[in-house]
Amino acid sequence: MEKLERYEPLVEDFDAFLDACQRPLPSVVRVNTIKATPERATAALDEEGVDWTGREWSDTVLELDTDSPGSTWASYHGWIHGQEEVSAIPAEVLAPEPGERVWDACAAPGSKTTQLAALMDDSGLVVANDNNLGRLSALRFNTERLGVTNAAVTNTDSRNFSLKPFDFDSFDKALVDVPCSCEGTIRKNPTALDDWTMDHVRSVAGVQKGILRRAIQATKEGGTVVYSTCTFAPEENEAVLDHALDVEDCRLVEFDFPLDSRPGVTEFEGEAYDESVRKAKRFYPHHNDTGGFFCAKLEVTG
Ligand SMILES: C[S@@+](CC[C@H](N)C(=O)[O-])C[C@H]1O[C@@H](n2cnc3c(N)ncnc32)[C@H](O)[C@@H]1O
Repeated sequence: MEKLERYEPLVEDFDAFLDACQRPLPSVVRVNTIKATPERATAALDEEGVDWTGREWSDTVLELDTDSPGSTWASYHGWIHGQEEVSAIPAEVLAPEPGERVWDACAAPGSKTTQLAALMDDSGLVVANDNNLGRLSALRFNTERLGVTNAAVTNTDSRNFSLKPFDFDSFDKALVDVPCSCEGTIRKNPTALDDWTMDHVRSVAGVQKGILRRAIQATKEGGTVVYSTCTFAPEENEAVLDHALDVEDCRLVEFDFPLDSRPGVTEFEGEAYDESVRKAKRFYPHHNDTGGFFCAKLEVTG
């Protein structure tokens, strides 16, 4: 936990934050509306004797009273998909419409790709890219199991992603759920911080900046880009947004989300960030009994 001590100046109720980081995560799933209604999925769970509780903010997010939601019949049928509560935030914020063209720049293993497809009624196009071929097999498995037919899978470095193979020259929207130092996943994976170093934070921040820039360039003027991480480090969050605001045509946009959150921070360890990064949201484990998460919404302005 000492690696999280650097966030004490940012987090109110720091002791409660550290306590929450040491508790196991609730077992949460998303109902896959491509194959089932929430009523159908919950009836199947009832039949199987798996207790579930709904969430006020979404009728597709359920907490299950089992540690292995993937072993339920509902999961086997593709009616539910194990997905942490905060992981469902970015696709909801991007809010893709049926028929749109969406780029999922860091897509594997596909939790958010399949959620985007469901929000789009499995119409239009989701281009799901990841540079890790091994992780793309998990994405293919998930898209198939969940009945997604509107996704095209590509395997390249998103920093150099080319639109040449496509018959259009920009996306309507892009989701940028970047690789990160994963500090916010400590509840799911207690060893998540074992290999944490400041050097890794700095190097992954360079990759994040490149991917976010390419997503802004590949999205039409007026289009939306959502940037997310599962980490607390401002170097990977607000600093990445600050860089994009400097070098690309974009602005941050306010958004509402019905979970308790804190605004993005404008200063950390002597670095100052653009005031508008306050429009981003930080989700801390002790506020909603979730993992840690960061989410920002940008509009492409040029
Ligand atoms: C946080 S995970 C994405 C999780 C995924 N969005 C989901 O909801 O299932 C980040 C992903 O970025 C991929 N990645 C890392 N560097 C990349 C790059 N330069 N270009 C494209 N993908 C990259 C990793 O392989 C990893 O699968």
